[in-house]
Amino acid sequence: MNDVVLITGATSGFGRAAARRFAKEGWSLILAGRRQERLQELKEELSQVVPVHTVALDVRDAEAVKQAIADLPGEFRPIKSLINNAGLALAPKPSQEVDLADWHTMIDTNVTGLVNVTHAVLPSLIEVGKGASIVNLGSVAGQWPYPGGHVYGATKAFVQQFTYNLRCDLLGTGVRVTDIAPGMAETEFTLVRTGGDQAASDKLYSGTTPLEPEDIAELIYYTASLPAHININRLEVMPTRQAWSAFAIDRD
Ligand SMILES: NC(=O)C1=CN([C@@H]2O[C@H](COP(=O)(O)OP(=O)(O)OC[C@H]3O[C@@H](n4cnc5c(N)ncnc54)[C@H](OP(=O)(O)O)[C@@H]3O)[C@@H](O)[C@H]2O)C=CC1
Ligand SMILES: O=CCS(=O)(=O)O
Repeated sequence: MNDVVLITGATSGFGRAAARRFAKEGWSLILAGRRQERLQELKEELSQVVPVHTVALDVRDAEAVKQAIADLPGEFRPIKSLINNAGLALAPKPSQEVDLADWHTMIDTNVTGLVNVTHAVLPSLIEVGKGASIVNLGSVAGQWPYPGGHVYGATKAFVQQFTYNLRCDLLGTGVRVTDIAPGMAETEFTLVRTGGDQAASDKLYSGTTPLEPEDIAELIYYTASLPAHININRLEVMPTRQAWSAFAIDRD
């Protein structure tokens, strides 16, 4: 029987690249995201290689998440690896100019959504035990503050601490938990963050060498496929051409 991985946010970026990476190694795929057509396209591509089950799902909806896991065909149980990847940033401007709704959307998706999926999948992961894993997509923004990072960075700080606390509770079950915290990577992330401003997205990534979705997919697969006795707690990764900046000073 194939190992089974559930990837949230599989319709784009890291999630889609991870789906292709796991398929290459013969894992059965459960792919989730809101955009049904994208899921269908990916299913057509990857079901040539491995069994694929798609679920059009909004991770913010706890009941829908629970039902989707309860409705999984037998072939897609138990889940050995959960890739908690669905997430987004919004409103890259000062906190005092942000719509409250954008803060709520980030919290509902990056925190509540991740928690919803984790809670629904935990029994399956524990059933697998040794070798099972949860890979959470955090961000450098969870550790390092920057202007316009406000609630996005705070949600990713939550992801890091939730990862560590899960590790404590899952000790003895064999289930591993990892926070992968990337820096700048070229996906649809900035398009979403800027409310669909393609020029702003292109500008951010131009003239430098950002991480690519396949780079992160490789690290996700690596983390989930390590020997069962190894748990990477946190993996922070940046492009070579990105680093931190100096403290900002307000002067007279
Ligand atoms: N790109 C970057 O620079 C970095 C990204 N990250 C994190 O990596 C993760 C993936 O981002 P990335 O691939 O770059 O971005 P993309 O925008 O390319 O992909 C985001 C994915 O999340 C899904 N998603 C968003 N909201 C929901 C929701 N409510 N329910 C279900 N799925 C949802 C989207 O699917 P759909 O719209 O179809 O629902 C999409 O598949 C995110 O958690 C992000 O915060 C971390 C560090 C750096
Ligand atoms: O999480 C995304 C990377 S960054 O925009 O915060 O650097």
